[in-house]
Amino acid sequence: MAERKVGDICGSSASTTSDDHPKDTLDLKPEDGDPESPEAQKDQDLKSVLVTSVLNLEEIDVDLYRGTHHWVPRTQRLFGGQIIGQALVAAAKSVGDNLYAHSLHCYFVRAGDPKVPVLYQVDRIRDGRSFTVRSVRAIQHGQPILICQASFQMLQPSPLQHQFTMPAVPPPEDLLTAEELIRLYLSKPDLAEKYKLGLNKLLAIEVPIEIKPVNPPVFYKVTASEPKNLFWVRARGYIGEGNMKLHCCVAAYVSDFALLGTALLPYPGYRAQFAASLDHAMWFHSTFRSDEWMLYECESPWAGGSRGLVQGRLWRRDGVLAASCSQEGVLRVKPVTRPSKL
Ligand SMILES: CC(=O)CC(=O)SCCNC(=O)CCNC(=O)[C@H](O)C(C)(C)COP(=O)(O)OP(=O)(O)OC[C@H]1O[C@@H](n2cnc3c(N)ncnc32)[C@H](O)[C@@H]1OP(=O)(O)O
Repeated sequence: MAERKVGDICGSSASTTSDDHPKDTLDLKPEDGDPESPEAQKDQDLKSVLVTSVLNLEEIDVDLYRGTHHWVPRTQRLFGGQIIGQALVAAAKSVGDNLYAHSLHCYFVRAGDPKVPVLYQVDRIRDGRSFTVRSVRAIQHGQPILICQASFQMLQPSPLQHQFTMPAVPPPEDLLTAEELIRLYLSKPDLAEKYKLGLNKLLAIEVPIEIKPVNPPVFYKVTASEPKNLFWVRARGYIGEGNMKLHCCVAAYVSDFALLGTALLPYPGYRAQFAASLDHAMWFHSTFRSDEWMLYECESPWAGGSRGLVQGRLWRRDGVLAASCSQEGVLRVKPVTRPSKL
């Protein structure tokens, strides 16, 4: 069994040792086996959401795919992470299994319309000896909403390997999920009625991602903090070993969730009037499982000119850096008006 050193670029299998030769395509169908088995049932639980719907594109023609939506933010703009994840799925479809997603760069050029599907047009830019590049346009109403370039590399180990050290934080088992925190706040007898509606709306959102904030916010008691945030994150449900490209697509979906908000943390006196991701870049460093808890370390080194720059690092529980991302977003804010105490 070929031992894959940690730190290899996203490979064809999510395990760190693998000598299998999985199929050439981005296989999203549940693995073969007994469909009634507990494993297959667990498998179906997630694949009915992120894998069999959001990241399972319909092939319309060669290099042309169609994606649908599962969850749409209250802004009624398509969630950027969905468009990135679907674009990477489309790009990966024409890339052999001996090549691994190592980076993507994209611009969000128009808001996505949740009322119509998204078409993904893939352009096979170059198939090099080690690197293969695909360009993808996400299209709605005949216009691009996202332009994305993704690069894939053949496995090429190297003696040059280093990474930062993962922050020391409590394990996810010691923390509450976002839903559990909201229920805890809703259980407070002195919670004002006006807050209950907002918290119940948050509870009703069916985001296919589980989150455990390391430093949970005290709802509605906003205080200024450094533009840094840490939370444990994983895709809801079960994906399994599967194809590493699939885990990269799920990580791309996850990476855009709650990232831009990091830039707002130092400004409790303001709320976003218009906030949207402008671009998003991502680098995949090592094998990982997007359906297992990973630590998402977010920070914003800069904000200005109605924009904020945010960066994220996704860490495996064993301290290996799995992926990094950077994003700039437009942030138009207005002062928070609080009822006077007089
Ligand atoms: C935070 C998340 O939720 C993360 C996400 O997933 S966001 C989803 C992914 N990202 C996107 O959808 C962004 C897609 N890109 C775009 O929509 C456009 O490129 C863009 C809006 C960013 C810029 O386009 P543009 O034509 O230059 O628009 P712009 O002049 O900036 O105006 C954009 C909006 O800001 C408003 N606006 C402009 N100036 C403003 C100001 N000074 N104060 C407040 N609002 C202002 C405009 O009224 C407009 O609002 P509507 O769309 O409701 O009309």
